[in-house]
Amino acid sequence: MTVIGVVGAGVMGVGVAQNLAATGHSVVMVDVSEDILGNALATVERNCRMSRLLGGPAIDAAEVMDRISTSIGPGGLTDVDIVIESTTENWDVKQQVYREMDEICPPDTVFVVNTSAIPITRVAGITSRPEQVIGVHFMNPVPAKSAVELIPGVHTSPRTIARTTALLKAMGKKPIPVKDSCGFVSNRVLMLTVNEAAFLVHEGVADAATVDEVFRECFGHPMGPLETADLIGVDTILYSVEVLYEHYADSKYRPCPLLKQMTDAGLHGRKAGRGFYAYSTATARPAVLAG
Ligand SMILES: NC(=O)c1ccc[n+]([C@@H]2O[C@H](COP(=O)([O-])OP(=O)(O)OC[C@H]3O[C@@H](n4cnc5c(N)ncnc54)[C@H](O)[C@@H]3O)[C@@H](O)[C@H]2O)c1
Repeated sequence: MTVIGVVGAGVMGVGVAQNLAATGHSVVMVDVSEDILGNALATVERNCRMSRLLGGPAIDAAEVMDRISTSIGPGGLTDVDIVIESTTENWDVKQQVYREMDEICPPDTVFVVNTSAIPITRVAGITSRPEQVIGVHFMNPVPAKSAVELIPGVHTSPRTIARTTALLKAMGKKPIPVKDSCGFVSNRVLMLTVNEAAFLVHEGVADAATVDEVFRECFGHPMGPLETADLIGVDTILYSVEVLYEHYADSKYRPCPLLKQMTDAGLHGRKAGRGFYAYSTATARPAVLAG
């Protein structure tokens, strides 16, 4: 039976694990603590139970939960066919994780890198299996989004592309192939927009609600850039902009100081209950905090 490892049980790992289990796959979810894994399981279960209410398909929560096991650390990855890695957007963290996975996973295991910006070839280069490393930029929330960016690295083999494409299709995703480049297509554009939106608030040009209102009301976007930042994670936005800034050595990616301050303050967006807006399960619309 195909077993998929999901390493990192945060915003993206939870969505990936839920999507995989809901489409019949056995999943081993890995993170660094029992608390994080417990919260992740509780979130998957709650999302499954709420799915119908939120306009999604009816999901049998018990069946989904039966397909997900957990492991503190990479010890549970000894028998996985594919790993979808979704750890923090930080090169030191990812390097350590790939070294451990390379040691413990079977030689045939494919490593799928879920990153906002880090080049796939850079990740592949620290493993002993660069031909089995491929990027998939999942969109958030994973179960609700129908397409992903598929990013082969310089050495990725046709077999790895075929195995990954088959898994994505089984998950209900349309892969859109793009070349390997820091930030890929989506985040070369999106991260600049969100960073610049944060500068508007930082400089006092407009508050967060006004910035978002302009994008929703004038452009017809379903969400403004700062609501999007809270959904993605303000810390993840900062780390991604830092990756772009370092990679391209281009000042157009200089990170907004407000993103740094909010990250230091733990105002990480929805997952923390506060970001540019405050969230409570009781209120449908968030209250403005930053700006
Ligand atoms: N949030 C988004 O909307 C989004 C969208 C696409 C891609 N991404 C990318 O996906 C990845 C994960 O993002 P996220 O938003 O889920 O981040 P997150 O901060 O919500 O979760 C990251 C998880 O990784 C875990 N982790 C850290 N070190 C680990 C280790 N050594 N072993 C196992 N787990 C470890 C953390 O404990 C945490 O649970 C990042 O690379 C990010 O850039 C995020």
